[in-house]
Amino acid sequence: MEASSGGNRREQHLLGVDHPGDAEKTWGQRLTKYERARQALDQEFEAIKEELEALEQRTEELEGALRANRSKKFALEEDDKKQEARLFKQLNVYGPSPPATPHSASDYDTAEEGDTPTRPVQNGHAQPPGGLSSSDMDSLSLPPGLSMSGPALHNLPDEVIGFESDEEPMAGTKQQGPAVHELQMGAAAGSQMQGDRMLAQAAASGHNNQALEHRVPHNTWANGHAAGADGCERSSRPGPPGFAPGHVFSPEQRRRLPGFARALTEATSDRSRAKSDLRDRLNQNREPDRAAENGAARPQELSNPFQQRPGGNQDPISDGLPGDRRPLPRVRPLSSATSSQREEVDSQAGFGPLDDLPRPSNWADDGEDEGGPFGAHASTSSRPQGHAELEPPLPAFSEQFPGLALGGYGDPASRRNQANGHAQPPPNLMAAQDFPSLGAAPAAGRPPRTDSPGSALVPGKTGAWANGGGAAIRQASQSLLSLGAPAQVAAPPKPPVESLEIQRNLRIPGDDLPDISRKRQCRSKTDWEYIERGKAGEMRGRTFSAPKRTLPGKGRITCQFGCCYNYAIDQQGRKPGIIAEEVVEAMPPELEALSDRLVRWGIVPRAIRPNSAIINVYEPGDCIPPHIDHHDFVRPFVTLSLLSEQPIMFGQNLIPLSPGNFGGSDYHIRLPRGSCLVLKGNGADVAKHCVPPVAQRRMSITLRRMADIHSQNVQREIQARQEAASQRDRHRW
Ligand SMILES: O=C(O)CCC(=O)C(=O)O
Ligand SMILES: [Fe+2]
Repeated sequence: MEASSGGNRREQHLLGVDHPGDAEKTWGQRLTKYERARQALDQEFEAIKEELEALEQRTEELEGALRANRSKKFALEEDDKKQEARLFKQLNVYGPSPPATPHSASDYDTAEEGDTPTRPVQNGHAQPPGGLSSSDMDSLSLPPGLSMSGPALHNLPDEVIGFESDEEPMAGTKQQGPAVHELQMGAAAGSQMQGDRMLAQAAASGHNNQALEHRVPHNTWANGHAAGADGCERSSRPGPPGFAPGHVFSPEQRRRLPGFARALTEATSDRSRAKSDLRDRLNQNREPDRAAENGAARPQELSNPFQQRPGGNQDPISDGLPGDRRPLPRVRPLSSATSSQREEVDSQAGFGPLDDLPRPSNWADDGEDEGGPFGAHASTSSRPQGHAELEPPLPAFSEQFPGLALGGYGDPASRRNQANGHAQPPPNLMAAQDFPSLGAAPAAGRPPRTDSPGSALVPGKTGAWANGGGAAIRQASQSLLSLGAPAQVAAPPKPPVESLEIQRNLRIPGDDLPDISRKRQCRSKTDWEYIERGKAGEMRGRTFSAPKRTLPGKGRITCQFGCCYNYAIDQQGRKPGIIAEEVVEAMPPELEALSDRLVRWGIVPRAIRPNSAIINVYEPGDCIPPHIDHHDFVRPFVTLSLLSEQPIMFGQNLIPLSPGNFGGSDYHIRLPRGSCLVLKGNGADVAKHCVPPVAQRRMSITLRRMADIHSQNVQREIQARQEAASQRDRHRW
């Protein structure tokens, strides 16, 4: 035997057999082994299939039951609401609003006392309360302590919105009304907000001053990934299926094996494909449980009568409509680009197609404009007790902003002084030369009104302003914006945000970014890096959530910083509101800076400096359904609108009617790019709000302060996690 053949012995050795002749036996054994493995795989395959079928059946049953329960719940809730509305009508109050405590002027941070044009917006100005039309106002008396203040709109400049008027519109979007926007900022017809806008121009333009510089190292979120990569690298060569890695075959084995190995490989990979298909399907069915396990909320699950969302979407507010059955969303642009421009001019002019809607002057300084649709009644009944009346006269607007020769028109100081009974200087009306590019005054149209400050400036509907003339309007507004520049300058420089900000002591300490760099940042066409990271799955917990694109018009992308919250009771029975134990990413530096700016500019009081944010990214057709922001967030809170101008609807009885279609709106306002909406009082607590499906991509940043108890809880959770992490690190070393 020994002498039989060296080659055979080597082969025997390689095959791991001691005796010649055993080789065949070994092959037989191996075949049996593979056959057994194949049978085991078959069995596993069958078992998974059965499990899947059982699960599918159970899911169907549960979904049926859930749908039935939701319909019942919805019907009950509707009854409740009707009952409640009846009661409130009888009581002649608007609803169970917590008494709004108006903030006093001293609550607001000002760069220089008496030099904060934004302040009046906060001082309890009358707004049409949510759910009520202007005609209701006469018949209702306000219970003491119930503020009527509603949305206030601050217009912020293009720098904040990543878009310059001379820039190419984004692919697939219509460039909408930049000229009008600038007109608002500059001429601010009908609004007391010039000061705000000029200041906000400077304030807001820096909000993203670190946007491109701030780079969190990628390894922050890289845990998990590292382990996987490690594992792969350690196994050197995979070897054929069933053999140890690195196994070397003899020539004879090689000759005999290929056919078998190929067949085996094919069989194995077929099976593993089938298995992983099955697993995927199984996981899809299991996702709700998993979502509950890892804390993902399934908002609207209980309160939503129709919703059927297999994917466990984490959208904090969903629209309450059936995902799978919804038709393509009806995108209802309220106006086209040009007509929007026209309407904007018309509505600011005080007559025109939107005359029956609140005009910017009403959103912003509301009660002080007696000519406005909500008139004196709103003004007097809603002014917080002993507040505006006691304020000293402010310097005239032209003194505050030399070069902006607006005189009495739209001047917050003059308007407030007048409202407070102080002597009112005659309006220093603008002449045609203030608007060199507009040409002659409109020849036709209604005669200018003379009953409200600045009305003589208002051209008729058919005049040059109303004619779409974007360039003209832009130039006119630029001429207004150029500080100290002579009115006749043909192409005035862009507003010197940087110097204005420095001059007014409104720069955040340490912010030395020049205008030019800021503008460069704004031109970036890529998504904000946090959104990109969210998409890449690099954000902690529920920071990022995206709707299933297979469900058209469903929700929107959201990014929650500082805290996250449930809109409805989740699977773990956690109530709506802030979920402290679900730690999300901290507020990024640029949003901290934006919060600072809001305080510095007097848009929110220092005591209410926002410490959380939600960013909503709406693709065309996306929407946010009717809701009231949870009271875990204190009032006022602020929403900055970016990328495109879209409407927001308000109403006490707003409801989803059909997919992406919301009814019961008392009024809507348009949110221009760069505008800053402040919600408080009834605007925040009584009226619901919603953004119907958007016509163009839009992004909003809502900044809110958590109620103290919640920020403490969130803080505690963060600390606990940090301590646990440092414990782990200690043990590792
Ligand atoms: O996008 C908006 O303007 C509204 C956002 C909003 O209402 C919210 O996040 O609560
Ligand atoms: Fe909201």
